[in-house]
Amino acid sequence: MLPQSRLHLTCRSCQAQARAPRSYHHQAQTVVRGAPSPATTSGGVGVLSSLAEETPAEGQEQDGQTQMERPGRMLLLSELRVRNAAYDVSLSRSVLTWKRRTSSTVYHPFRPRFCVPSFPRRRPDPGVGHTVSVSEILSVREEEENSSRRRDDGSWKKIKEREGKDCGPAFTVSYVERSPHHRWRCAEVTFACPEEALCQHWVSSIREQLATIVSRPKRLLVYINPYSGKRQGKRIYERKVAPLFSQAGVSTHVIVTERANYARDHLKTGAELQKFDGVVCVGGDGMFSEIIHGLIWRTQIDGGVDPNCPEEALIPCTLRIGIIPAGSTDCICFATVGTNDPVTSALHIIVGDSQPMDVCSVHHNNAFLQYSVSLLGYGFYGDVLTDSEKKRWMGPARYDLSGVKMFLTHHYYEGTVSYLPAKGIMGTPRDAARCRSGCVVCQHNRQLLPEKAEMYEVDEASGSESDSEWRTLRGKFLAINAASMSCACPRSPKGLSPAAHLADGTTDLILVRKCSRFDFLRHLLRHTSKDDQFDLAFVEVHRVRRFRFTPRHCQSDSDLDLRENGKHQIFSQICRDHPACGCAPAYSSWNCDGEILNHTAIDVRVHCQFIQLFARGIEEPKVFEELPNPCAI
Ligand SMILES: CCCCCCCCCCCCC/C=C/[C@@H](O)[C@H](COP(=O)(O)O)NC(C)=O
Ligand SMILES: Nc1ncnc2c1ncn2[C@@H]1O[C@H](COP(=O)(O)OP(=O)(O)O)[C@@H](O)[C@H]1O
Ligand SMILES: [Ca+2]
Repeated sequence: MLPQSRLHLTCRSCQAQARAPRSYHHQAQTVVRGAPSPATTSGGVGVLSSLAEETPAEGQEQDGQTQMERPGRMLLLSELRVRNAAYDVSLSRSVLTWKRRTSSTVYHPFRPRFCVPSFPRRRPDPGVGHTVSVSEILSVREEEENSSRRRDDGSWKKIKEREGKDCGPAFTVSYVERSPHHRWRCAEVTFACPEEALCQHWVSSIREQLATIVSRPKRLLVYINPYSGKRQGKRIYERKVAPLFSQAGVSTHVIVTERANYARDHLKTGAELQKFDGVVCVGGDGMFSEIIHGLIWRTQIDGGVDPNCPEEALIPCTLRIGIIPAGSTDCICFATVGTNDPVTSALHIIVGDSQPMDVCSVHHNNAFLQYSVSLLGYGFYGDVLTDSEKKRWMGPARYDLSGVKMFLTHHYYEGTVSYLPAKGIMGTPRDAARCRSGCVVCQHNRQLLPEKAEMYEVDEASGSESDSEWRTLRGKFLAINAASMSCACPRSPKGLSPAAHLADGTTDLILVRKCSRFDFLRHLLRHTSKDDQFDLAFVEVHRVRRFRFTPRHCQSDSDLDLRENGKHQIFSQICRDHPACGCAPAYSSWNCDGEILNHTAIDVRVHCQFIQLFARGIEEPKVFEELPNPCAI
């Protein structure tokens, strides 16, 4: 904490004036308690290196503690060199800034080095300067003289050579740099210092600031599914993610899964979760589903709650989950980060982002089946998943092939849908506004929840679930989809329900009634265009807290599921495999975040903000374009 770094201020303006440039007038020497006293002279190279904090103006003497806790207050100010050009570099609690000295006549455009070479760089205006939020600094290291570092192209390069022959002591700061399409990259800037003590002081001060960010994980439990997507999970982790974790000082315990449900079972029973600050999964939506099942289960057991009992109030999971995308759809990563890029996800984990997320619990006849965070789809998406599982060897392309096939089969399914509309909330599924980082709709609707939840629970306890609140629809449906988030993914960048919210305690129930193939195609194609996919006569969408579905052929209480009804399953399979067959199957199956459910009659309820991710939601471009830039003021 920064009380240790309390600075004792001694105005030395009169001494400094003689050799300091005008801009340094009235700066104060700073001494960090417990740290070596830094040199404050330029070392005769025409560079003033001062460790400075603004002296409070006379008559404005304030309580020192209060001053230090102000986020914008400067902790250090020095003139350092970047690529042999002089920069004014300052550190406050919230930002690190460096600005090219305007007095310089030689033009050396500053170019940060990037860890990933393919990123298209914008050349910053050297007169404006550069500002990096301390919360987005990944690490700082002191460069050893004559040390070598690996270049992006894999070759080795001497630091001295890079910095120029008289670089002297130097330190390098790695930080988050935003690039197009919500991608983050690790950028680096090296500051050459006139003296070793000053260099060490900068390094320790930045480290001190980083240590105050308690939300950053230090130890992570990592599960890798080696068979996800294009089977690149291990490689992606080792090449792109592990080096970043190690650079940022994050320790990991890595487990490569040996079978399906290995990670889930390990989390349920074996994992020593108290040793970790978060769980990371390397894989697709199916792998993420395993992780949440393991974690939710474990949280209930550790908290003395029966996870199978539908009447129990479940305990939310506080251990954050990170997703390194390596799967086929990567919808959960895409909708929470804005891209399915492993480096971006790793950086969100390192900086310790948090994003709460809704979770749906799915029950059949009061018995727990599964949790879902993205899509629960019956009909089209259920059939696509069932068909694509047989083509897993094809990798992500299996969904395209099965999608076309299921579009051509054009099966519809009869059944009854009942739902409990989310009343009194902010937002509708037809809004133009989107769920974005710091979403006010999610915050507002979360606050509404306790009294609403209570109301429904009272109704449930009385056995008659407020019939007036429930609405029921019967019909023939091509698709019944519940999207608890937008379900945006590379296949559909705006998603199944573009205005759905990550953490508002609701799910968007989308009903696509029987229509012609042409009309269904119009609906599907609108997922990929700007047109509203709900603005069609045969499509309706409702924002709900809870819903039930019962297929027509099992509307009695003794619901027959697909696996029990062997005879029916055989006919369904024949019909699926032979689209020319005129006989429509009675049942589809539920696609629950990419897993097929065993039952078709289900009862779904949303648990608001039930899990936490290492993400921050999708950032609007203006969030970073409008970052305060004290250099420019
Ligand atoms: C004929 C034109 C069709 C265009 C339709 C575009 C809509 C695509 C929307 C896909 C929404 C997917 C929601 C996410 C589901 C994932 O949980 C699941 C499993 O993903 P995983 O394999 O674990 O990465 N993937 C699928 C396709 O069901
Ligand atoms: N070692 C393993 N061998 C086989 N299957 C696995 C293994 N680890 C996890 N799985 C399962 O693989 C399935 C697909 O995983 P996922 O990561 O979602 O990849 P994809 O996005 O390609 O579907 C999940 O159902 C998961 O339970
Ligand atoms: Ca939601």
